[in-house]
Amino acid sequence: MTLPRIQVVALDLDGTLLDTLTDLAGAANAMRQQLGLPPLPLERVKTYVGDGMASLVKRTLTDQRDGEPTPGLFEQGLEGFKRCYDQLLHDATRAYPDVEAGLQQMQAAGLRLACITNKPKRFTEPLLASTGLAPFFELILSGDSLAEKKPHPMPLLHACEFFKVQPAHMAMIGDSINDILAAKQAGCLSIAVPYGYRHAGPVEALGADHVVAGLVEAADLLLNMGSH
Ligand SMILES: O=C(O)COP(=O)(O)O
Ligand SMILES: [Mg+2]
Repeated sequence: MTLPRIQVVALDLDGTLLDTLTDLAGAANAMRQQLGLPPLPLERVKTYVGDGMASLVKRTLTDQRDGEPTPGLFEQGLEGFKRCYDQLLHDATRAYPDVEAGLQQMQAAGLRLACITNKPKRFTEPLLASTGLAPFFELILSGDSLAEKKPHPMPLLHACEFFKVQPAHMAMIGDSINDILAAKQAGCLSIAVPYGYRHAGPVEALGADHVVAGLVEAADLLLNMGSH
């Protein structure tokens, strides 16, 4: 029997499954307000998302991509951000169009699904539950589930072990360079979506194996890839 080329699909959360930007920016700006800082525009915060919570807090505290707040300010910011995001988590966050339909098509075709995000567990799990997406995923790996997060290949390799597949039989779908780098370093197929929170450049510059408009197109692509 020939195996289908892709058996497992790993999906990124922020900017791929869910549009979380308004609530992330709301929490970052509430944190800034508590510290006497003026709000940042949404478009700016968008360029700061993707490397996990600690990095988002450092960037939104300093309004610099490589900014390093003092340890005291960082600690205050982190506590403030967590408290505010706990409150705002579900307010404006929605699944992107095509997400549910695409996941349904993948699942109906026998593909097994994982969610691999850099977002901390305390936010990932309630969001997947409230948006109704949790039941699609056999495995959910957050930014703090393992010792390393994307762009490190560790979470993807962990998923391959969990599903007992070779990396070549897993695809990673994401919106940012971290998803594509993690996929390449793990030896998985990489698929990029053009919406979401890339910090710079066109989607083609990510260097993914494929670019799709959304998850329905991703499902079509994977289901048409056929067998070895
Ligand atoms: O929390 C983040 O930095 C973004 O997480 P993501 O990996 O789901 O895009
Ligand atoms: Mg993302």
